[in-house]
Amino acid sequence: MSGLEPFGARLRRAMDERGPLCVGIDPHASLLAEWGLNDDVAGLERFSRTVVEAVADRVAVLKPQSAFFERFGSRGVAVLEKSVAEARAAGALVVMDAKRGDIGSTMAAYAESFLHKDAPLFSDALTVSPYLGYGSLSPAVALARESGAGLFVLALTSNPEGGEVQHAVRPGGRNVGATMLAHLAAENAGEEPLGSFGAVVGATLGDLSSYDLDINGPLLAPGIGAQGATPADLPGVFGAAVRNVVPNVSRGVLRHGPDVVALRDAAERFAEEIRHTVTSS
Ligand SMILES: O=C(O)c1cc(=O)[nH]c(=O)n1[C@@H]1O[C@H](COP(=O)(O)O)[C@@H](O)[C@H]1O
Repeated sequence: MSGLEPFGARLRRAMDERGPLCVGIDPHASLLAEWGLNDDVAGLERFSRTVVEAVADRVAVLKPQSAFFERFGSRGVAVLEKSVAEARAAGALVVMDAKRGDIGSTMAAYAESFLHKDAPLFSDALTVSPYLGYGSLSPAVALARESGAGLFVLALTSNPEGGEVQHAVRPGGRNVGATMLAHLAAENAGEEPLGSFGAVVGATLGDLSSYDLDINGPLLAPGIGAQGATPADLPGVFGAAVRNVVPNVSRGVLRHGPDVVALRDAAERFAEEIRHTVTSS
């Protein structure tokens, strides 16, 4: 199978050209209501199409949250397929936020669903959970390499509950989150200009200088906006690794809809703040 250029290289170029902002497509029922849309498939489709129209030709990454589409069954998933195709056609990279994770043989099927180049839901990258053991992700790593896709592996998540798993200390003294970062650094070793295997590290977590964030791969940083972090927090959280950070904003942008111009302006304000803090750090 001849794949695309590796995700890390495509992402680095998109970040250089468009800035690193990732806008989430999270059609919460409450947002559909705020936008004056019904909580049904037509409302979902209108919401998703509007976000794509507003920002897919200008931000580096769009991240649809699969859960909000799956809520509507097969017709919701059909909307998701269409949104992925439209976003990619407009030049955005799509990170499918489905947070899959299972035993290896089942993980292989999840990988086929999102990372095989002919899959209806093929995405440039997929969020995955390593909490069945990092090695359980091997089939997804292998298929991503073949397709030129990437993964974002949950390492240190933005939610306050994540610590009970991720801060657990392993024999030898390294905690679980740091162990995931070390696996990713090994995965990305020698890749230029950037590896394709990223970590999810919340922007809400405060000073992370005790972690080695230098994984030669992207760091997807959710938590800006609705969860309380701001672009100004990024250098303090990520230190020198800030240049590899892909900050995600979902509700912080989406609450400005349904007006396309207002959505676009909101994304541009976040993008500008991020550009400013990253380049001046
Ligand atoms: O993988 C993610 O994207 C993710 C990881 C994490 O640690 N925290 C987190 O909030 N997310 C996702 O990022 C988005 C954050 O949305 P907002 O809080 O509305 O900006 C949601 O789609 C979450 O599912």
